[in-house]
Amino acid sequence: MAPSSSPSLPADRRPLVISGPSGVGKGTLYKMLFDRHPETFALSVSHTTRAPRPGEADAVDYHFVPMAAFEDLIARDGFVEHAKFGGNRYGTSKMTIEEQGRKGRVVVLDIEMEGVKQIKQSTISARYVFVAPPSTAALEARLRGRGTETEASIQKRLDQAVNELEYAKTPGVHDITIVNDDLETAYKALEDFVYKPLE
Ligand SMILES: Nc1ncnc2c1ncn2[C@@H]1O[C@H](COP(=O)(O)OP(=O)(O)OP(=O)(O)O)[C@@H](O)[C@H]1O
Repeated sequence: MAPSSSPSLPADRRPLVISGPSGVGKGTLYKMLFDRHPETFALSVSHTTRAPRPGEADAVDYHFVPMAAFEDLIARDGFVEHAKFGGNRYGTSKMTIEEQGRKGRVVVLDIEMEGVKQIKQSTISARYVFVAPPSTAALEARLRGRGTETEASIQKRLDQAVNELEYAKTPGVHDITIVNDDLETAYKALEDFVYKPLE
């Protein structure tokens, strides 16, 4: 097992694609990985056409770009995945993944189901982690407990969770499914997967 406080690169350096329903605890889990293995991982910063929210910084939270620039990048095949939500575009650029990989870190992508499908069709070789809730009731409780969503947004996320969970049943889509019930147990499963020796 890798020591918990020094840089410790996994044997398998491919990007990690982490997906799962909103509120399941993806962010909580990969932040633990970043905290316990400093200077080892880099979260992929997405591009978006939406305006920054107060406190958000360009190139940290997102690469904020105008619609024309985003569409130009699509035309030049610059994205590994992109999607449109509520009139705004979001995507992960190939350059972002390459730049972060060049820094010698393992790139972590936090993306939703449509993005996962697109990356699987791309030339990017990645590892796929699905985080599942112990139950729909627990997922709902987490979304409410986080206190970041309106009632309408909670409902939308729960509806989408049904699709995400259905897709995740497709054989071979993910390399591992982690049920995030007890947080430390789920974290251990993630860390063991990330650090397992090359096959
Ligand atoms: N194992 C767990 N048990 C109980 N609560 C948890 C657990 N894991 C995470 N949570 C809590 O659930 C809430 C949602 O977690 P988090 O924000 O990490 O989800 P997410 O999957 O990253 O969501 P989104 O896709 O919307 O960003 C947070 O309040 C977090 O503290």
